[in-house]
Amino acid sequence: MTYTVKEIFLTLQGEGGQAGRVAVFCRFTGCNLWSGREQDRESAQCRFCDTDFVGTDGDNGGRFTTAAELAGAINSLWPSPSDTGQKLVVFTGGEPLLQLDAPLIAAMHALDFDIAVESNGTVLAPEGIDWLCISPKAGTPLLQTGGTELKLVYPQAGLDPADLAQLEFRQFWLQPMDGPHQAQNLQAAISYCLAHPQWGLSLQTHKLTGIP
Ligand SMILES: C[S@@+](CC[C@H](N)C(=O)[O-])C[C@H]1O[C@@H](n2cnc3c(N)ncnc32)[C@H](O)[C@@H]1O
Ligand SMILES: Nc1nc2[nH]cc(C(=O)O)c2c(=O)[nH]1
Ligand code: SF4
Ligand SMILES: [Mg+2]
Repeated sequence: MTYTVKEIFLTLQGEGGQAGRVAVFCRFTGCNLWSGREQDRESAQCRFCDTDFVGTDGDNGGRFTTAAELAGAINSLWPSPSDTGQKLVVFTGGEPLLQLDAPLIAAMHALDFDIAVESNGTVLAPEGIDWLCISPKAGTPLLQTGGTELKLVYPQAGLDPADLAQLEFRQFWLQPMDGPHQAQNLQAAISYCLAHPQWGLSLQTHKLTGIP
């Protein structure tokens, strides 16, 4: 199949339980919860998105007609010498599970990459993902109810962390919602974690440090 990619870049994972790790990010184009157009934001199922996932015009973006071609583009960004450090790719978007498939998973593993995914949980994940981060969105069907980490953007009206705390994840994170109320959201997330120690605080450290 053809993969449509907004951008591919080397950075540090900014969020969740792998924050600080070097990773190649592959951001797929498109999402099932928002068109990505500002005029559609208020009528979208997910209205707080902080990301441009429209088109193929970002760094190293484009259309890739085979898994091998996309895997090669990702691998080319891993720093050489590649014999030091476990290679890591983070598939995100947009919604990466609309495009990530078995051939691409196999191609990345063949190049010795660990595969991490950032997903909204409305699409079932394929086999073979090494680190699955699910970030549920209020009012949408959560189909993927297990994984490595659950990262809840907080607060979201209609989505209480207590209703997610029994799901099959190894780590539970609250990530303050960025936007006009970021400072209040940060304080609310800290307060919730202090009272409910199953939850930890995930800061978007790439925004704090000014890296992509
Ligand atoms: C842009 S999304 C792409 C992956 C997938 N569509 C998802 O929602 O999980 C990447 C991560 O950023 C989070 N995110 C998006 N907008 C945010 C915001 N305004 N504040 C904090 N986190 C946000 C998402 O919840 C998700 O964990
Ligand atoms: N550095 C960095 N870390 C991230 N973790 C999740 C991101 C995403 O947009 O999915 C992201 C991102 O865009 N940049
Ligand atoms: S589901 Fe993810 S990519 Fe889609 S609009 Fe929401 S935060 Fe953005
Ligand atoms: Mg981001």
